[in-house]
Amino acid sequence: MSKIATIVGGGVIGGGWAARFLLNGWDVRIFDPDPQAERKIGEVLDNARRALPGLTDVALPTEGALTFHDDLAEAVAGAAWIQESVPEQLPLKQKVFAQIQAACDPGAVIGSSTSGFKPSELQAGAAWVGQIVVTHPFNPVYLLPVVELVTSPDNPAELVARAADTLTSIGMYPLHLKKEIDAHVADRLLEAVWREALWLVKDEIATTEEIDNAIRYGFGIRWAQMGLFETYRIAGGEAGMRHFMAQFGPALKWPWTKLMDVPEFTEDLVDLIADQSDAQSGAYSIRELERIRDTNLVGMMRALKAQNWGAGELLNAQDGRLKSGSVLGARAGEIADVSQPIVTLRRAVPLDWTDYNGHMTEFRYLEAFASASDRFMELVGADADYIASGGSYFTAESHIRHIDELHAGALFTIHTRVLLGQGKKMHLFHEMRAGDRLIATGEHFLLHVSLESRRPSDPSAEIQAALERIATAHAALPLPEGAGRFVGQPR
Ligand SMILES: NC(=O)C1=CN([C@@H]2O[C@H](COP(=O)(O)OP(=O)(O)OC[C@H]3O[C@@H](n4cnc5c(N)ncnc54)[C@H](O)[C@@H]3O)[C@@H](O)[C@H]2O)C=CC1
Ligand SMILES: C[N+](C)(C)CC(=O)CC(=O)[O-]
Repeated sequence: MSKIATIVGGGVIGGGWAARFLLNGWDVRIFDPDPQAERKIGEVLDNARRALPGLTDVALPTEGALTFHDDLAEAVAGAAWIQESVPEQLPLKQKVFAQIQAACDPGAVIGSSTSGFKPSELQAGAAWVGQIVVTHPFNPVYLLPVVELVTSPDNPAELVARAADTLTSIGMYPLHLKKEIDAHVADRLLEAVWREALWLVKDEIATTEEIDNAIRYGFGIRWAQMGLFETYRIAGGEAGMRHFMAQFGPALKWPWTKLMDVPEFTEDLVDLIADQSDAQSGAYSIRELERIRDTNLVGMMRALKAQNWGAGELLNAQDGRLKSGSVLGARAGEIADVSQPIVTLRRAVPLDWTDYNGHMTEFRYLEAFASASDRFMELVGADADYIASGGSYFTAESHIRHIDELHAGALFTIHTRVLLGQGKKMHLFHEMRAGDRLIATGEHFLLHVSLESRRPSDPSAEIQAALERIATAHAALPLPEGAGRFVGQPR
């Protein structure tokens, strides 16, 4: 199957899908009659390029090609994935499916972004019902992993499995619902909270801002890492979930909720909420709010990544998939050509690595070079198992030179050169480049130590041999410019 995705309807959600596919190496075609679609998608892509590449600790595939099409049949022909993201109106969606199916590959997946319609409703009257599934994402589609995959009994198992695999391959988490239901799972939850919030504003209990504060200063942060059930299990104390339910279960019968009533959507209510929202957030443009949201999301998701928890665990699994098959996934002894400096890191600058000067901040250079040294240790055999057995390297001295700038989302590569690899001593010289530009160098002297005595010790014979093999090959290269430089030396 091709790696071509066609986005039909390039608004808020279609733009997010375009970015998700494009930045994961797919060619993306857009069909949207709106003359502003190209500009709007360009702006969404600018935001996505700043945020998504640095979310992973491994470089994403090379970006695909983006094209805009006036003809739907031309846009869908040969595409492996077609994502419908037109407005939430059932007859419009059904009409669009008919146009798509008249021209698309019968094996292509047609995913619908619908927030509420069931797949059987979307499939009604289609030329081939089995091809249409619900793939309901969350905004921003390029950052949030969850996508509700909702199918009907008419979808063949092969197509459903392929849809799930494709979504996983672009870093998403397909949550396959056990059966179809209006508004799927996550939107049912969101709608419940939305209805309560509408009542609270209408009844003048709280403003939009106060309700947002109640969420973002409290249970919203909690939900981002544990969800509802795990959070309440802890709230039950040592007796856990059973005690929690015994204590709070009966409360459901108290007048704690208005969930069964829907407030009437009068003009007054719309004005009240829109005016309060303007007062709360009107100082920012929507694009500014999107960038603030993305920066916060990336910071939070990278914190979860460090804990390998929740969405962070998903991101680490995606890093593993991106690494496998690349030079960064090679194991010790698998680097056949050691005649040149070795690639030890290839990644993009995460949003939370930048500072008030608008570029990558200085301590992150050390982090990047330290990751390159860790990777080099792994390549010569000083991997996690070896360290667990009691041997490791400690860094004794470091010298970083800052030569050029890097901005959020920029891709860079570190090549590592061994200046000395003898006995306990390992002297590395890292060069960080973005394309042809030399960005920084890091020179580090490491000593092998026993983790028991905390004193220098000889590495294993295998490590010594691997290190000497690379050191001997690299000794034939001219000394890199800047090696052995001291602070303050004239350039
Ligand atoms: N906005 C949100 O937060 C979310 C929306 N969704 C779903 O995504 C879908 C799209 O919603 P949004 O992106 O918010 O709407 P939107 O209004 O931002 O974008 C819809 C786009 O479809 C285009 N369009 C209209 N008729 C078309 C046609 N016949 N062919 C091709 N393009 C056409 C419009 O020009 C517009 O650019 C809906 O089904 C919605 O329920 C899903 C998740 C979240
Ligand atoms: C409001 N909404 C129903 C369109 C929301 C969604 O479908 C998901 C989201 O991103 O909140």
